[in-house]
Amino acid sequence: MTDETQLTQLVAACHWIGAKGWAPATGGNMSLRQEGRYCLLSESGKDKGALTADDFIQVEIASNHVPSGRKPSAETGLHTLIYRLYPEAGAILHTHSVNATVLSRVEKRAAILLQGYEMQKTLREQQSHLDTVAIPLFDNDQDISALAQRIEFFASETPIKWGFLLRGHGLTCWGRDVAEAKRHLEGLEFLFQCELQRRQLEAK
Ligand SMILES: CSCCC(=O)C(=O)COP(=O)(O)O
Ligand SMILES: [Zn+2]
Repeated sequence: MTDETQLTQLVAACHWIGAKGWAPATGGNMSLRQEGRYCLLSESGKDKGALTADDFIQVEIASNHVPSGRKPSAETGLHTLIYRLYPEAGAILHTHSVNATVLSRVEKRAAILLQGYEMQKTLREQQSHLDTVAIPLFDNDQDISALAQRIEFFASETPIKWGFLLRGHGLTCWGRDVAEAKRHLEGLEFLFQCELQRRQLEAK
């Protein structure tokens, strides 16, 4: 699929995310790997539910250099880290849903463990509800390079397969293309909502 088709799909995915309420105000950021050494990242500070193709800015994956001098996402360093770590990653979606934000605060451990849900099979290579899916959970940080370094250190020991949560902040997930990143996002959001409700009901 060409970069242009993928960008059209990414813009449509951003509108879908906005309609779901998963990128309120200016929250969230989205990107696409281009052929070669660049990616396209959403512009910082925009309403991500109303982006157009012109709101995506080219960034060099190795250096975070922005040839145009425009201002891509404040979280550019997390996107480029993922593209460097995982050559198969073709698109990244970062969202601020209520469920991801609340669950990431309620959970005190360093991962959300999901088990027993058929919808785990929305995640690439998952084939059974009997397996345990671990979504890593990192403490949030306003220093994105420090946060990227922590994530890179974790990933050097434990590969991250679909995405991670930032505590009190949101979800970052990816796929080989926009369609797969979108499926992972929708699957994880469903699983987070189930997990929150299960915990609430079982606590009573
Ligand atoms: C009120 S959103 C705070 C920044 C953030 O977490 C985010 O996802 C959006 O930042 P960007 O620079 O990509 O607009
Ligand atoms: Zn964010």
